[in-house]
Amino acid sequence: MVAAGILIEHGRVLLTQRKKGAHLEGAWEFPGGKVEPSEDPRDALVRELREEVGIEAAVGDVVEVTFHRYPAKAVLLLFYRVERRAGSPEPAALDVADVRWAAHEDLREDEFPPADIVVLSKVRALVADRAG
Ligand SMILES: Nc1nc2c([nH]c(=O)n2[C@@H]2O[C@H](COP(=O)(O)OP(=O)(O)OP(=O)(O)O)[C@@H](O)[C@H]2O)c(=O)[nH]1
Repeated sequence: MVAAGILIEHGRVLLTQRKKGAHLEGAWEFPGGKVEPSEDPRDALVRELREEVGIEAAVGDVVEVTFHRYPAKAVLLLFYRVERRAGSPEPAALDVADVRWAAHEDLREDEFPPADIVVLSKVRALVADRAG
């Protein structure tokens, strides 16, 4: 099981780029990672966001749940809304290749892992909603 976060600020969503040598190297995705056995997925997401981009996050509602079979592995992905807690550092590329904030017109399907396509239209709508 994998937990990933949808963090929207000022009409843009936070994306992270997968490191060289990782599964789906170079793809842009929503920050997050694997849930450990018996770990609460929300706690896993807080932990991963701290490790990968150095932010302190509050985890909200589930936006999407999806199962995807890659040639090498199968993943169950839980996408949650997240917000940065007051006083949290700005996101930085601590354990990812890069970070960026994307506007809804920048969310191109061919840059994302295939498992993320189902959530992209929901994220576009959420980002557009916050843009005005
Ligand atoms: N964080 C994140 N992972 C995603 C997304 N979409 C998607 O298919 N994944 C997949 O979910 C898994 C995330 O786990 P991870 O980041 O801890 O994976 P990893 O490469 O260290 O895995 P490994 O230890 O099996 O090689 C990866 O296989 C990744 O390709 C997404 O939007 N965010």
